[in-house]
Amino acid sequence: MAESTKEFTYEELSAHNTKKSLYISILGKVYDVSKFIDEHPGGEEVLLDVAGKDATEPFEGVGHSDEALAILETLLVGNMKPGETSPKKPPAQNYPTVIPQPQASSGIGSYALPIVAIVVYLAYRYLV
Ligand code: HEM
Repeated sequence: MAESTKEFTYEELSAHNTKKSLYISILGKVYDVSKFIDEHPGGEEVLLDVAGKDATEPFEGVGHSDEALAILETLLVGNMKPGETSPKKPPAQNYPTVIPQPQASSGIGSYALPIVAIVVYLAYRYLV
């Protein structure tokens, strides 16, 4: 079964978006649902909705049974290429992580307390 080790890009996956050739990806694996679509107890509409796309969330959201998972395994045709990011989620490197740094204290604010303390101390020494 050389086909089951084929690696798909999202571009390749999205080419299979018709009822005749319908691939979906779930948890990084790619399934050919074309032959199963007419038998799907949840109907064909939901599968057409995710044709050529990542269907992990809708598939898991339904809480499919072990039987469904067993069927799924028989439809396996390959894996998503490692590092392929769903078009829904833009690549992380487009969004450099900005870690807010604690602002260095500036101005009189950070000195106010010691100054007040010294003034109070001197006043106390001077007056008492
Ligand atoms: C190749 C992928 C899929 C397989 C093999 C599959 C298989 C099944 C099976 C066997 C059932 C009967 C209940 C069960 O055993 O859990 C079912 C029900 C259902 N499926 Fe899927 N499913 C797939 C993908 C999806 C997707 C992507 C959706 C999208 C929302 C979906 C929606 C549903 C719904 C709504 C039901 C409930 C139908 C009902 O009980 O009225 N399924 N599916």
